[in-house]
Amino acid sequence: MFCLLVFMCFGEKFDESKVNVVAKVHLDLLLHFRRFRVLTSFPKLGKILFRNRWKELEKLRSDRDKVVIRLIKSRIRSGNSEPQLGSDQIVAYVDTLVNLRFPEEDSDHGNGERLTLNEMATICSEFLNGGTDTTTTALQWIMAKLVKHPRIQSKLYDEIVEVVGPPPLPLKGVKLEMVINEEDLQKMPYLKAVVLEGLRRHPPAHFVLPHRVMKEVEVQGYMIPQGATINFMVGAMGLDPKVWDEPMEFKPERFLNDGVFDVSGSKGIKMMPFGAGRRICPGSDLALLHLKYFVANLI
Ligand code: HEM
Repeated sequence: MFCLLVFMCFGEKFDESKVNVVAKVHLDLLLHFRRFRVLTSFPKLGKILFRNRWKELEKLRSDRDKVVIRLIKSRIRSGNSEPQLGSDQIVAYVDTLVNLRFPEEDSDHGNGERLTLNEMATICSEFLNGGTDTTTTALQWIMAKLVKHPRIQSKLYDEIVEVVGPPPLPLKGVKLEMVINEEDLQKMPYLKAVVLEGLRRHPPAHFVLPHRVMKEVEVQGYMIPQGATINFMVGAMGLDPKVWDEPMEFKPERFLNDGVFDVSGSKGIKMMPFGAGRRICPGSDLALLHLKYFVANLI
């Protein structure tokens, strides 16, 4: 998954050793994340009290930025980040950042100003971090559920075979090359239902990112003051018996009876594995595509 996201981010297929370098600098930061959280509580005092921890964080960030900025510069030098009209060249995520200009109404930046290399590095890292663990955790849960429920697995297998035909018989010394592609996935409603049921029953994120209340608001008799930090019980929402029939059961069929289920929550929120509203996960469509692709090919 990380290899795939690195490819989407920088538009190039790197060899394993290069991908491992990118993975290492990200993992180093993620593994120490909890220890650095205290630095955000009292930033000014923390800089004095936790001097060594600050230095450690700065070192890890600068190591990560060096690696990512090198890749960004190499993409810019190759000329491939320039938009080329009429060409079928891959547009990498970083190309969209390189070509981004701040609009006039942005008060923090000059009109037409570009992102700095450090800003681009942070946004690329957010893309790599946001899309790896979440999708692989969901994939592992869905595959575990399919192992536990052979009836559902067979039903899914039958749907796949109906769309792409049976897999070729294994022959000694011949590599099986069958791959289910993106267009085929659109013709598999049960596959989508299996993925949605996996996200309902086991959302990879049990909470969203912390949100800040912009205006004082009353919710069911509770006054939430402006500036408060709030969060949502994503994990519990998908298991609410008032909303879901037999919530602990893994039943993909519930998503077939519901017409087209809107996972963004714009028509009402029954679950929110990707959050909801303005801060909803920007990678939700990509995540659903990756999950359907990997589940179908593994089955
Ligand atoms: C099954 C897979 C995924 C799940 C369950 C998931 C879930 C979430 C959730 C719950 C949030 C917080 C939303 C909020 O605060 O309201 C979020 C934010 C985010 N996600 Fe995902 N995500 C997934 C895949 C991805 C992918 C594939 C990408 C990109 C490649 C991605 C990029 C991001 C980013 C950049 C944010 C931060 C958005 C912001 O700060 O406003 N996610 N995701």
